[in-house]
Amino acid sequence: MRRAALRFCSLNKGLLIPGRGLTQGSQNPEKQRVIHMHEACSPIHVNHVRDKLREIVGASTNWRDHVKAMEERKLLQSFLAESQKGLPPRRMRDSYSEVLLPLGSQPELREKYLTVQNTIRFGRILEDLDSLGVLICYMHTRIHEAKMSPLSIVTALVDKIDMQKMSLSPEQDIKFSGHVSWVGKTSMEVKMQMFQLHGNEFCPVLDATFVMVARDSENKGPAFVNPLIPESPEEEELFRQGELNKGRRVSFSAKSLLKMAPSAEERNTIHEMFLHTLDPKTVSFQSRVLPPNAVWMEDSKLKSLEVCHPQERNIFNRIFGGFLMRKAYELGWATACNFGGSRPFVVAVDDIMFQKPVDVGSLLFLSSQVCFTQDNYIQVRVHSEVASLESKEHMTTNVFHFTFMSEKEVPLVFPRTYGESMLYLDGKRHFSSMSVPVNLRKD
Ligand SMILES: CCCCCC(=O)SCCNC(=O)CCNC(=O)[C@H](O)C(C)(C)COP(=O)(O)OP(=O)(O)OC[C@H]1O[C@@H](n2cnc3c(N)ncnc32)[C@H](O)[C@@H]1OP(=O)(O)O
Repeated sequence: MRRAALRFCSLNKGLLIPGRGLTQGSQNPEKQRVIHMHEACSPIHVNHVRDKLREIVGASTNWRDHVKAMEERKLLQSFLAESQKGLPPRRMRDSYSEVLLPLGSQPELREKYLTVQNTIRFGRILEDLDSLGVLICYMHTRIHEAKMSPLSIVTALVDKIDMQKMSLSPEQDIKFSGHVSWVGKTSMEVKMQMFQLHGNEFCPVLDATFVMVARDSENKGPAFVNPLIPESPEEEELFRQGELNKGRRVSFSAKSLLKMAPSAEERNTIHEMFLHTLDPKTVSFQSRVLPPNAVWMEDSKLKSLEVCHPQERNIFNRIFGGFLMRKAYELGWATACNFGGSRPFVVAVDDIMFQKPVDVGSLLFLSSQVCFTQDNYIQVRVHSEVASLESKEHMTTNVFHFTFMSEKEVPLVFPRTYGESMLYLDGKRHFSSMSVPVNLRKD
């Protein structure tokens, strides 16, 4: 059997899952860890993930039945726990799941994932990660005696996605794996990895951390999730990391430029940039000129509009987080491409907050701009807001941050207004928080 010979190679982070025959080769994290696949459970085919989710929540297949399906979900309310203590603790291995995207062995899948440069559409990968993240949370919160879950699990945050490879082949199998790595009262952190087949080894190509939130059967209020018990020093470390991540998110958000003035150093940066744009021929704060090899931030903007059709709905009849990410990513990619003048590669995604659900039928307005650049790197921010067909009122639903790497050095981007200066500093903060992709392998 072909699968029996496959191995995971160079795993940076691994989960010890003795019950499922996965072993780590070394205590030394610098040394390669090898997970032997022959004893592991079969991965789920990527096309079955959403079907499985539909089964778990009892979603309607036909849009016209969605009201009835939601009515049925109301009956599950009685299965919800009144406190977290009332729920059995779970281990990391309980939620561990694998998904196979067999691009190599099933060429008919390729079309959906293909870019014109014969690489993989990253937006599609975002969709798959989103669905897997939700499935993993349903594994963690599974009630064995109930067929359907009373929980509505939604994506609250894409904390971080780090790429370890610039472009992926559409002709080799891909595998995703992941598990819950930390839980709060109603939220769960999920760590996922993506691997691509290289020879007969699955090599890591991406690390992702998402935060999912459990809501009640009707997705109207919060719901408790099972506690998580780490079983080994590695798992304790992951759990501790999850706790630190929560603290880091709170502190990042508390220092947000929407709440606090920039630091002295940041103010200095902005003032220096301002001075750089003053026309030396006039003694005026008003006449501004672009320095050489620079672009005004407002000139980097691209916008798009999506009509949110029922096809893109998730099991709770809201628009799929994965769809929103794909659309935002593709606009962000086009913005970086337009700005840098060459093909950009995504190297990091971070801090995508899903602030508000997007209803089916909404108009989704996406607005993307370059907010910071350095050498070959382009930091892009995509802002999304919705308006219903009836009302013209716009509401922000998400802000996306993408870091791209261009094939050649890119121009500097200059803010003209105070608001743009804040976007610049926010982009710089996001760029600095990225773990530098020094290990990116150029194909
Ligand atoms: C396939 C099935 C569906 C697929 C998934 C999707 O497509 S979902 C579609 C895309 N996503 C969405 O539509 C979600 C839209 N956003 C929302 O509905 C809401 O913002 C939310 C439910 C996520 C959070 O709402 P509130 O902040 O009012 O909720 P509440 O204050 O009760 O917090 C609930 C828990 O979430 C945590 N929490 C809230 N926002 C968070 C964030 N940005 N980052 C980390 N954690 C966060 C809180 O700490 C708390 O955890 P603790 O209690 O542990 O302390």
